[in-house]
Amino acid sequence: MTQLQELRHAMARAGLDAVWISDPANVRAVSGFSSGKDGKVLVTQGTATLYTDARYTVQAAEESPLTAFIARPPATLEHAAPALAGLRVGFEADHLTVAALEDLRDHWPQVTLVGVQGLVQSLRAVKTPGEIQAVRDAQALADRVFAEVRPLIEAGARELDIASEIELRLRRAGAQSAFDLIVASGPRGAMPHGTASDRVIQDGDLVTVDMGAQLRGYHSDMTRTVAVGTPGAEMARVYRAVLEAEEAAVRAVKPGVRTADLDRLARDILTGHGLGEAFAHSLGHGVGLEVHEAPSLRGTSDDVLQPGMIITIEPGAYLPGVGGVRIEDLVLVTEDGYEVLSVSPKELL
Ligand SMILES: CSCC[C@H](N)C(=O)N[C@@H](C)C(=O)N[C@@H](C)C(=O)O
Repeated sequence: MTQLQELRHAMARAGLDAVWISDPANVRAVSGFSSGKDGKVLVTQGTATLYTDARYTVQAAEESPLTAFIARPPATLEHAAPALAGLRVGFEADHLTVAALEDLRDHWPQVTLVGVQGLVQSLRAVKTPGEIQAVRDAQALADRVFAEVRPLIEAGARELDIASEIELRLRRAGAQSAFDLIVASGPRGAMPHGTASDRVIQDGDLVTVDMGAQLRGYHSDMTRTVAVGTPGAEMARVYRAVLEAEEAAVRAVKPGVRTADLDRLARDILTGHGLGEAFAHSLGHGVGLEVHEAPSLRGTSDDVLQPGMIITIEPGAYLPGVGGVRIEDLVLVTEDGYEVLSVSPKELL
């Protein structure tokens, strides 16, 4: 079944006659149009229309099998209005601004607008073979770049030097960084999202590098924490504890497992090492057209692993004023277990 067919089933289950898609990643997923932020898609049970403007006439025709209507708002909304009169139309409540919703109300007075959340996102959680290959390629590039840059992570280098080397190499390969690079050394490692600063790396530091490639629209995500020289005994102990939690959680990945249980498994191991409070975020997330997408590996999540999902497993421990460790692998859920897509070494020393 195509993603469009699956979406129509999901619309029917939600009691919707149509859905107005405005989230850029969802626009791309449903239409194939790669400039999702400048497009919208209207899906009914019988039609699917891509709305974008004249900057993208050629690109839309090349990339999308959908009928394109080239115009800017409000002409786009006026075009859609007659076919929608009397229908229940879903809009993406977790994306549409209040002003954009007012526009829909003004131009579609005979439509019943219904806010929906996660309708397309839940379909994106299980990847097609083509999507799996795209993420695989993005991760292979990230692994290659990390191997090239690893020798540069040494005393005297600035975090920014490491980040810019990674970015440059990704760019040269036709990709780009999936997000603001995290390079957090020494005490800055206590910030889970410590983006690269001008701090000079010192002998004995642990350095957390969280990086991803965005290639053909798909992302990868991986974290390694490496030692420069010999780390102190306490941070070496923290590293071993995080690695134990990470490897145990990866080994537990298989279809049917509740993601909340995976989070619990890793958290319990860290708690056993006295680091439960130091694990300040969820165990992981899905990766695809966005760096963070379904499923969520949070303790409160109801998500269940299915073959074809691509997830991160990334426990961490953060000690303010001291430092931090995060180890993150990108993992494909297979029919009978898992495949780790990230291959960069995890030895600390
Ligand atoms: C701003 S994108 C950063 C990507 C990074 N690799 C990452 O996923 N970090 C996690 C600690 C994270 O942000 N987790 C989220 C899902 C959370 O726990 O809320």
